[in-house]
Amino acid sequence: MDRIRIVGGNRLNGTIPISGAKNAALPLMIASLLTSDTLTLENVPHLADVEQLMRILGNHGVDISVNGRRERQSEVYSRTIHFTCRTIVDTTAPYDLVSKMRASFWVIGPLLAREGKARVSLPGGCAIGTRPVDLFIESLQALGADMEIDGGYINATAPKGGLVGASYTFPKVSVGATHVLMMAATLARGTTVIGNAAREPEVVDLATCLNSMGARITGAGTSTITIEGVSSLSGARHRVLPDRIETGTYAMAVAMTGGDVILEDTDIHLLDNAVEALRRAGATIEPVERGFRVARNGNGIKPVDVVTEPYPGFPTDLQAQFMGLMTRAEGVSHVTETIFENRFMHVQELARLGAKISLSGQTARIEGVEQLRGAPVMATDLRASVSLVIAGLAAEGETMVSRVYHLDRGFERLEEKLTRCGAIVERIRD
Ligand SMILES: CC(=O)N[C@H]1[C@@H](OP(=O)(O)OP(=O)(O)OC[C@H]2O[C@@H](n3ccc(=O)[nH]c3=O)[C@H](O)[C@@H]2O)O[C@H](CO)[C@@H](O)[C@@H]1O
Ligand SMILES: C=C(OP(=O)(O)O)C(=O)O
Repeated sequence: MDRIRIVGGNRLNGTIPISGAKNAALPLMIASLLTSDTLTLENVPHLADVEQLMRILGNHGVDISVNGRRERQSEVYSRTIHFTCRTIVDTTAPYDLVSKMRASFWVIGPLLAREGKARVSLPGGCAIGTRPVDLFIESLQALGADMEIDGGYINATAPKGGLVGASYTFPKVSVGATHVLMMAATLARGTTVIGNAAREPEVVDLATCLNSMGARITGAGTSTITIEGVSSLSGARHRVLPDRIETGTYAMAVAMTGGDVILEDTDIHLLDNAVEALRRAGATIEPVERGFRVARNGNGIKPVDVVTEPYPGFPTDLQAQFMGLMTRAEGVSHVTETIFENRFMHVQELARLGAKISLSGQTARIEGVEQLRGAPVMATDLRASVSLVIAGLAAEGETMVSRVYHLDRGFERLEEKLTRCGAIVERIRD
């Protein structure tokens, strides 16, 4: 198992190219199951989750061809990938494939819409809470599907004649269930109106791509999405939007170490709320062509309280990283997690580096310390792992992060991107 070795203390200066968003690429790839034509996706990040989803889609009959290319001088390994699913050869998504990542469960929507049936193992993903699937079950039932749990699998069956459009309001905002219901409704008979839909940019990206494939979706990005069902979808070419979580993560790393970095190929407006929190923490952030500049020079880190919320609120996927930053703030801050009930696994690992954090229910109280000190730490989930990297970059001495496979799920070439800005970060292959 690989480890990441960090020697802290260097400021970050330079340019960091931002990759395509994992959380947009995954549902977009799954949308290829909805058509027998080719869906071409550009700017697909090279990540473990993308590779795993390719295996899952291959099992359903998707033919996949990858064009690798180096883009401009930034040398980001961005890929264009073609997905063609002439026929669905298997409507079962087995446990050994689906248990590794949450998003793989989302194939249930397209399989059901196109083939009228799906047998999909209950999902895995980051261990950050119980992560039930009741909203998927309820919302697909609203389109007329019969949903039954059997031996760790969901057996979904569409009514004779296929899914039927309906109005359904989610009792709670769910990104994944919004993706799935939207995809399923594109091929349903009649109109579907989704209430209390997730408004995340990745939902908008999926809707934009589906519309290029011939779907009729309006309202994505608001709480009400309307989908007029069509009889079939065609192929399309679509560029995956920039990864706002990767963007925010590097912005927090720069705020942590100090320095001056251009985050390139990204969009500041994808993370307005987090940018505001960073500014209050003392970072200077200003838009530049094709991205934005983040700097902290001279001044210390101010304590800032944040509460995670569905988009456009402060993202739960940046909570751990922001807590990492706050460990060195000049005072006390609070971080409240409202999306997942168990997303504080990084607290005990940050403590190994000398952070002073106490938990009370869903709120962490962070008392900033003047100096963190390097230590061996363990990655526990994707975003928790990168919070340890952020802390390690500012800690005195060596930090060794183990279980790096968590990081590889969501951060493309992390050590390379940081090293080019002056950090001492290396991967140790065991
Ligand atoms: C691959 C991907 O895009 N993952 C993101 C997605 O996960 P994911 O789509 O799994 O997250 P959801 O938005 O569905 O989860 C939000 C909340 O709803 C709950 N819930 C969800 C479904 C359900 O059927 N019942 C239920 O109770 C969850 O347990 C959680 O408490 O959005 C999360 C919230 O922004 C992010 O942290 C994840 O990075
Ligand atoms: C929690 C995440 O991923 P997943 O939903 O796949 O577990 C994440 O991307 O931070």
